Amino acid sequence: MSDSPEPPSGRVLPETDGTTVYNAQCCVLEGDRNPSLDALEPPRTTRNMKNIDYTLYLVTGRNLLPPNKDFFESLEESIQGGVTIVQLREKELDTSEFVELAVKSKIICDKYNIPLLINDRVDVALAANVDGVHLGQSDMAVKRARELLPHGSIIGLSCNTVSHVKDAIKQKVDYIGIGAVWGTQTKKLTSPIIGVHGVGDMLAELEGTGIEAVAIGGINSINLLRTLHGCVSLKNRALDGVAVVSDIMASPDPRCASRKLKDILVNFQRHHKFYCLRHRGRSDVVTVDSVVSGVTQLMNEIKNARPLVHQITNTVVSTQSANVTLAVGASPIMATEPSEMQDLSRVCGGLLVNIGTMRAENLEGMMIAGTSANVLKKPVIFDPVGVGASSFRKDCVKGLLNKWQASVIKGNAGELAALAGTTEVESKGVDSVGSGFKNPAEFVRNLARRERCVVVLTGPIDYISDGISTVSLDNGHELLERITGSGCILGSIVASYCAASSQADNITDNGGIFRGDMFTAAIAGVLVLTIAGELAAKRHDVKGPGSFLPALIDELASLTADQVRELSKITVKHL
Ligand SMILES: Cc1ncc(COP(=O)(O)OP(=O)(O)O)c(N)n1
Ligand SMILES: Cc1ncsc1CCOP(=O)(O)O
Repeated sequence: MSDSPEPPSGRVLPETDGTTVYNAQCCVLEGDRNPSLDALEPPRTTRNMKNIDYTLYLVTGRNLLPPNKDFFESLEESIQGGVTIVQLREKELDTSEFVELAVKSKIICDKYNIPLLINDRVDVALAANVDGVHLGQSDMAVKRARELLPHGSIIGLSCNTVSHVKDAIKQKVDYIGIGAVWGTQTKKLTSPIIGVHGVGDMLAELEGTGIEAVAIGGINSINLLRTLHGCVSLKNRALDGVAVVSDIMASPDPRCASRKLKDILVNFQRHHKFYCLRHRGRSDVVTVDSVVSGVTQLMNEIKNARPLVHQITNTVVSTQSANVTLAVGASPIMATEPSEMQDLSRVCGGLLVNIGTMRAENLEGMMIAGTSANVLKKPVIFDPVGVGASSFRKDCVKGLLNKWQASVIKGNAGELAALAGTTEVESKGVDSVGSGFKNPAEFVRNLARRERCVVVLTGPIDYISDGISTVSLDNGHELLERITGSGCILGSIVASYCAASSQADNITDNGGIFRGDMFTAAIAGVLVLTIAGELAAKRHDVKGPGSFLPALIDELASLTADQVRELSKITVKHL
């Protein structure tokens, strides 16, 4: 056995009646619980299992242990590393072996006040007197399990669909296990991988119920933050924890593996709480002055930082994209080879992914580049050019956005409508058709909430939202529409400012998925391009689109913070 007991700090709250309550660190928002539902189930305590901490949920699998690693040693070390709840999932054991394993595991879990559950087997849970069971859709009915188990036992249910969640609510389970969120080698899956968006939709059903939720399936220290950030409902209902098998069980050092996961979880929970406070307008109020001040500061910072910006862009605009990147003070590297993506992630300040002339063979590089950027908390700017034009593009965009988290998504009305799955605005090729959205500010705000990133909607008036604050910008000139790829070069400029903001952010770990202020950076990109466009169009050497492009690059290079302060037309939208 390993070190002396070291119960994780703040874990146990002794109750006045002598029972033990497990300390919850969940992310349910105030007002999220529905008091009338809570009142339906008075505590029938033999066990007092309220307030369970689902943050890091270990699901065992002894077949995954490294050679010579003892199961109980692994269990105890993983608890010392930060596991908050354990489920024994041992498919190969016969009943008496399973009961024996459960009894011995309970001694370890009790030492640290960690709840212990049994997968599938209510009989084993009863025999070993553990804290509850986890049931699958085809296991014993929840109602029957409740009748058999002591009052107050924990019952969790696996859910793969929204209708499973609705059913779980009716059955008044304590928590649900949503999965598989990613692909996994640990279990042969019988239902499709859910993905982060699917998990978000399922979490939305839980709002106000008091039922907790963990995600399971392929979660590891590399994709954990992406999982947490992506698995959030439109009203900000986040996961209460994650369930992990192989990343802990297969590790020769489960204490370290759990600690790595736990640190990410705890930091995210802190960050998410702050995000929710902003959401309620309690801090960080956006005003025209605060926007202008943030933008002008970034214009200075980019000149010092000179961030390297990795761009996977289309063949039509590659040269002019590299030129505008240089003009605003950043440095471009245009590269598509999958095998160099990870190296580039390390040296670059940010990544632009533009699908304008995408081919199937480009997908792998885009997947790797975005994933590596996420791991390193570097910004990913996504330009889904012409996504409405073909099912190939739609599938690519869906696959990419499921794989990694974008920090900014930029597009015209037709592109963003196609991405959001609405027919309110149609597109023709890469262009938008018609007069746009009835309520563009609300549209960008909602899309930003759904995609969990900043969204830039380009058009005669540009709209930008991070899901909390929304601004419209009324700068620009019609000549910008008469050169090819003005939208694409905007992507490069936004990526440059995002990279600068990320590099300037010296907080080591804010718990979020990106460093830097992506909202201000996106606004900076749009303002700088559109104001430079206005200045270029006024020049007497500009006779039309041909002479406009070089003049635009010159104006981008010489644009000052004072010009932006003087010429910007910003409106903060109160939605
Ligand atoms: C926390 C958690 N969530 C889901 C599952 C999967 O359970 P189930 O659907 O019963 O599949 P098996 O685990 O029995 O293969 C789980 N075990 N834990
Ligand atoms: C039990 C289970 N249910 C859905 S996925 C899964 C296995 C998860 O294992 P891992 O964390 O190793 O991917």
